[in-house]
Amino acid sequence: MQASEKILEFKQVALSFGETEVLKNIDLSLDSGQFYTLLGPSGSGKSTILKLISGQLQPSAGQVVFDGKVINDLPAEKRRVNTVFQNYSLFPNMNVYDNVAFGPRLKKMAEPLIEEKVKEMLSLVKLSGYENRDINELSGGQQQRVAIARALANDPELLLLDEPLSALDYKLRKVLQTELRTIQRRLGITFVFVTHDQEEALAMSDWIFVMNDGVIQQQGTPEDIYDEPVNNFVANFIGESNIVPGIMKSDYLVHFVGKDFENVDAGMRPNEQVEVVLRPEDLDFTTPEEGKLVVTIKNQSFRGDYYEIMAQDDDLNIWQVQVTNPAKIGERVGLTFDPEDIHIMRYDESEEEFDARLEAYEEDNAEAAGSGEGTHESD
Ligand SMILES: Nc1ncnc2c1ncn2[C@@H]1O[C@H](COP(=O)(O)OP(=O)(O)OP(=O)(O)O)[C@@H](O)[C@H]1O
Repeated sequence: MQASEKILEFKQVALSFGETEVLKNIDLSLDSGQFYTLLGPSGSGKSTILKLISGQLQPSAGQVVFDGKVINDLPAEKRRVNTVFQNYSLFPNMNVYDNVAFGPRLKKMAEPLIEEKVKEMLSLVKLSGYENRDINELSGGQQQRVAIARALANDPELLLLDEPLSALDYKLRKVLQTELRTIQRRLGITFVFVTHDQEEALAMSDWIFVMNDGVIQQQGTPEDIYDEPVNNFVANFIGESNIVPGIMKSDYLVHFVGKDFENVDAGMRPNEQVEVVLRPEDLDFTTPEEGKLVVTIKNQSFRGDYYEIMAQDDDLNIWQVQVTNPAKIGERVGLTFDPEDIHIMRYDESEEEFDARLEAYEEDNAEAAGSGEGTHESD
């Protein structure tokens, strides 16, 4: 199969359990040879999508298309799809070799070929020489490597990975993230990886589907999703964001924090209510005279390679700022940014809703500012 061919599509796929609609009109299109991630909070429907791909579940409506054929009713064992789970799901009474050889044996592959396959797979996951080990002699990370080898030994066209790294500690997770990506590139098969960890999704994926409430909120490259979130949910879920209400003065002029800024990429209509997103790393401090607005430093935490600072403007908006130098609690400073880093999102709501939200937002900010005071460790 060529790298750019479509391997899997969902066409208006929906799934309900009784009255509960868990997936709503999902459209997906996966090319062969890519690393895809389904990213979203718990309960957003990520595992359900995997189960529809693997054949554990059938859609209530719509079509699941694999290699150009509708496979809604194709039994799981007839699909060239394997899944790696968070809890490894290995056979504890078999050694490493027998676990990896399980699939090829079911397919009645000749034993010398199986031996070759197991050797190749164990080498791929860096477990050569572990053939005779019992599963319970292995660490969590090693067990997950065996689970990956066992899944890949079936020669799947699609490998599904359901939060495979969530049970591992932070350092090991990072190592396995890189290794999984290397394995995927080397084998050239399509991976569909599920996580609720945005950092993991950004680091690993060619393409991300951000999910919430059974709906794909946004899809795109990691850069697209981070730089151009389409709505409040995505902007908040992916990284940290400062989101403030604004209004378009014209199609290229946005008004917020009491000033007008040029933003030619916004593609919005004059007078349209919008939300303005500024990432904490795009903000900086300067003198009050030079600042685009004046803020008071309320709180700061040291994060290793940067300081995370909470500052409040005179309208009680809280701004999260990432800078390399510490600030002084209580000091009034200027807050500045490059207008090019302003990102604008459409806000679909009535004027009353907008006003009510604005009011609630200001109250929240006032509360947050109140609770943030005095919690700073060092001036
Ligand atoms: N068999 C079932 N019967 C009823 N509801 C279910 C069933 N399976 C899943 N759900 C519901 O479907 C929704 C989506 O579940 P799903 O497991 O796909 O979410 P998820 O995004 O993978 O979350 P998590 O990371 O917690 O697994 C949840 O609200 C869940 O309670």
